Amino acid sequence: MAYNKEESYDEQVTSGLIRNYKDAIALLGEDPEREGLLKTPERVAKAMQFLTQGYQQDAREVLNSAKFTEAYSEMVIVKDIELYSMCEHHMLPFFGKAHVAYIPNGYITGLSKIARVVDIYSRRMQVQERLTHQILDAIQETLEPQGVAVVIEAQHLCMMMRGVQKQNSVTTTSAFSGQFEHGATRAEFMKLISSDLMYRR
Ligand SMILES: Nc1nc2c(ncn2[C@@H]2O[C@H](COP(=O)(O)OP(=O)(O)OP(=O)(O)O)[C@@H](O)[C@H]2O)c(=O)[nH]1
Ligand SMILES: [Zn+2]
Repeated sequence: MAYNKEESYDEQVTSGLIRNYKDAIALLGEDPEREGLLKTPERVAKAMQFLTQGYQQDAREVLNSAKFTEAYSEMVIVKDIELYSMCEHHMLPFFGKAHVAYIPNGYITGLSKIARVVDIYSRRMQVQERLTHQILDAIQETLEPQGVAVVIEAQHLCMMMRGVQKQNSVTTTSAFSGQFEHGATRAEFMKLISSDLMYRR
């Protein structure tokens, strides 16, 4: 297990990463022994374990830990959840917002747990499409609601600081289940989040 909780790092994983990042720094033409870089391999080793801690966390367990019986059956929307992930192709960040909704069917969950689920799947090597579906599936399978909707808007540094170098493109992905597969419910959700979309439609 690499990273399990705040400031808790596996020694073996950390020392392996330190060795490799030291090599990487030298291969990139820098001197890993100069003063400013002496602790850099360790810092990067810890940062990368933090950014991939999602592999050690179980989204379904988190949702079940705050699953409450409740008769409420209107749409629950948690919008504007900030998101930081890492593209699996370049290991560069992509970041933006997630908007998540569900229509309960006997159970609700703690609102913070929705944001935690976003973090758990974001803190992995990802593509935006899979991230969107994983959030939807975890909520659908644990709360068994009448439907789930997930919209993610993100900017990818691999498209901004390298490669095609487009600074203003925003990628939107979405996934819908149950009631949200029907036009009227989906339209209501899109209307309710529209003021928060990075790109207004
Ligand atoms: N579908 C999808 N593609 C992504 C995501 N993040 C990065 N990519 C893309 O993954 C692709 C990888 O393509 P390759 O041609 O193998 O990589 P590359 O030569 O570095 O591509 P360029 O970025 O165009 O220079 C690129 O088009 C990236 O823009 C994502 O979340 N979803
Ligand atoms: Zn990329």
